[in-house]
Amino acid sequence: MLDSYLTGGYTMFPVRRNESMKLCMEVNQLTKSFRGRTVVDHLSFRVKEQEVFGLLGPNGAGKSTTIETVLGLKKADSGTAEVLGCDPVKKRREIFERIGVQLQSSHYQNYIRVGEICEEMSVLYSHPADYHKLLRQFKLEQFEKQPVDKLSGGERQKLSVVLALIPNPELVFLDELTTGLDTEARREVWQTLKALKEKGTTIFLTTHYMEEAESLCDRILLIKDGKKVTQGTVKEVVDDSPFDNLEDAYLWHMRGEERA
Ligand SMILES: Nc1ncnc2c1ncn2[C@@H]1O[C@H](COP(=O)(O)OP(=O)(O)OP(=O)(O)O)[C@@H](O)[C@H]1O
Repeated sequence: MLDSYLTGGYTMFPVRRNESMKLCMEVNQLTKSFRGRTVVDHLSFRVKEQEVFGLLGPNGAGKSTTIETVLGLKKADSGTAEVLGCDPVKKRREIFERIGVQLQSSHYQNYIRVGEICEEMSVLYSHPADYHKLLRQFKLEQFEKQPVDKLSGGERQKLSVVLALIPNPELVFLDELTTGLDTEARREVWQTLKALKEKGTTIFLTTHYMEEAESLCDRILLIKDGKKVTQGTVKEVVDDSPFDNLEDAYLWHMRGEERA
């Protein structure tokens, strides 16, 4: 784990590299149902250390449920998940120290201020990042004394990413991280994530923005109704379709059964 974190600007992360590119996450045949309806269906994938891995799929495809089930926040019906070499259910405390999680369904205590929630988060970890620097990085420093419930939707979204980075994680899960952000803020978040990747952080993200996947992801996995549709690099997924851009290729892959 690194002692220092952001030192200001996007290019000043200390570099943590492991050339061997070990596996960071391995998911095998993961299955989860709600009231008899299977929403994650025998899903298998691997995420390598230091890569940005994108999980893409339409609304209701099972992306958030996949993250929550991998982390043991929801109990899998069957299948296995290994995160940073551990079973995330059995080694909850150890994993907790090493990952950051930003979920769509983040709820905050009433009236809590931005600085207070960052402080609360920081004390949970042995080697937290400096949240003041993170707030500056995400252009939220002027809101430190402001109640979270008075932030705009986009500001809250950026705060949720800041909170996910406070653990100084080796692996960070970001669920629709830029939904609700304006174009400039989205680009700034991308820059920050690229710098995190350079530092050696593994990033697992979900997104509905194809431009985001193209800009950030080393590899993507497309799912529909909880099942794998295809996976590969953006180029591989595009080349495997009749199109030359990810948006059209994505729609083409998603229509697979209709085409057959
Ligand atoms: N606790 C629950 N009880 C019942 N159904 C649920 C529950 N949680 C999720 N679902 C259902 O499971 C399906 C997958 O939901 P999930 O949130 O994983 O999709 P998603 O791919 O993240 O969607 P989106 O892109 O819209 O966020 C949806 O149809 C949803 O309604």
